[in-house]
Amino acid sequence: MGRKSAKGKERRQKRREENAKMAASQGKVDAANKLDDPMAMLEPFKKFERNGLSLTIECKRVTDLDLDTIEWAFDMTKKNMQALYESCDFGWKDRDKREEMTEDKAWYLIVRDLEKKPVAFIHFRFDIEIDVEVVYCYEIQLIEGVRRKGLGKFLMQILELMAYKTEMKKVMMTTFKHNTDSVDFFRKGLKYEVDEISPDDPVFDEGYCYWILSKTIQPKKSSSHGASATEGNVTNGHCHSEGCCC
Ligand SMILES: CC(=O)SCCNC(=O)CCNC(=O)[C@H](O)C(C)(C)COP(=O)(O)OP(=O)(O)OC[C@H]1O[C@@H](n2cnc3c(N)ncnc32)[C@H](O)[C@@H]1OP(=O)(O)O
Repeated sequence: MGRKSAKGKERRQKRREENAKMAASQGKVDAANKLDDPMAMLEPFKKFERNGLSLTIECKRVTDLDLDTIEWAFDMTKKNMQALYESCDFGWKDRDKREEMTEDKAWYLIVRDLEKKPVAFIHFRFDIEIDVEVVYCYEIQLIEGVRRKGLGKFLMQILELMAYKTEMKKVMMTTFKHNTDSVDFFRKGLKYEVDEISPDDPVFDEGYCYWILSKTIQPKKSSSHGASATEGNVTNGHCHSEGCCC
């Protein structure tokens, strides 16, 4: 009996700890989602002036984006991705993608040229992924004319910095294995690794057409600042955070 009740106590204690951990993770995600502008902490990253490009970057909730920009983002995603979706069992449905891109939880980085025309975007979310608080990159899409000039890497650096500032543990994304540009970009260019939750079947490797990739974000030395932290570890579009890809 004595032993039995000791075990029960241990289990209750473990459950309490797990619940407390989950509540802390959810608290961080909620705090991040309440920010007015997650890029307010990253002023130097609001401009990209390199390799002949002169661009501005803003961060908005999908609910604050104008309909033209949402439609542009959907059209470009469809143009770039439909064939890739259709060449595996995912398939492509306009309605599903539109719904995913406009769910209230969606945040966007929108990149515009000097005439204010959009040229690239990231759709991301602050979320819990199997008990872990993460920044999940749902979509990164650039028009052809601005590719291979370091812009994609710069935008992912912004996500990594936002993850660091809001105390998310990872930046994650899903990519098709047959999207070689994307695989080379994330795995070779940015050193993302296959995440432990990526479905894996060593016997039938061809069974899954996608990977879930991630990069762990090293936590702040002191974690008492919360999502509103504004400490100055960013200068001239470069950050000095340990976990970032800069
Ligand atoms: C989660 C998802 O959204 S998956 C879908 C990803 N999106 C797409 O496939 C849409 C179409 N493609 C694109 O929008 C862009 O090509 C992206 C986002 C994949 C890459 O963005 P870019 O700005 O072109 O990449 P960037 O110039 O920052 O490249 C950084 C590094 O990644 C690697 N890389 C990027 N693109 C490629 C490529 N096509 N082939 C090989 N390596 C590449 C290189 O190492 C590169 O460094 P280098 O140019 O010094 O050699």
